[in-house]
Amino acid sequence: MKIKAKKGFHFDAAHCLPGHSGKCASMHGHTYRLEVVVARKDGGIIADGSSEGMIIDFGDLNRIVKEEILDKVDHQCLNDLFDFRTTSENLAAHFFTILNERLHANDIVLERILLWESNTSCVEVER
Ligand SMILES: Nc1nc2c(c(=O)[nH]1)N=C([C@H](O)[C@H](O)COP(=O)(O)OP(=O)(O)OP(=O)(O)O)CN2
Ligand SMILES: [Zn+2]
Repeated sequence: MKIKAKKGFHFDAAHCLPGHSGKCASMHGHTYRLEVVVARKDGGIIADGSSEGMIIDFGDLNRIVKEEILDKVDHQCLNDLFDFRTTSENLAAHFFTILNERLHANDIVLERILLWESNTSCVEVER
């Protein structure tokens, strides 16, 4: 058995896709939903202490995602922050890399993230 935990987050941001043949070339905004799926390196759960029975305390996961991603992108223009084209694919891959490094140091494996640009459009990055 391998057990995983998932937590969802939101942030609001503006962006545009220069050179896009459709409406996305113009500046516009999204309320992005970010979903983060994690497991422990040993595939199990913490055996004792304050976090007994947990993969990671959701409060700790919340703090890490906030520090590493949300505080940097919420209510920002993504094109001002990143030198890559701000597609959901590029954003999700970038967020995966950042979060993976931080969680790895805490004995956590980042299994998957999903970045929802709208209610109908989502990109998934798996390890
Ligand atoms: N593969 C991708 N396609 C598109 C991206 C992207 O990041 N990856 N981005 C855009 C634009 O940012 C646009 O804002 C989103 O387009 P779309 O999903 O078509 O937005 P709508 O709200 O109009 O879609 P509905 O079908 O009405 O939900 C474009 N493509
Ligand atoms: Zn967009």
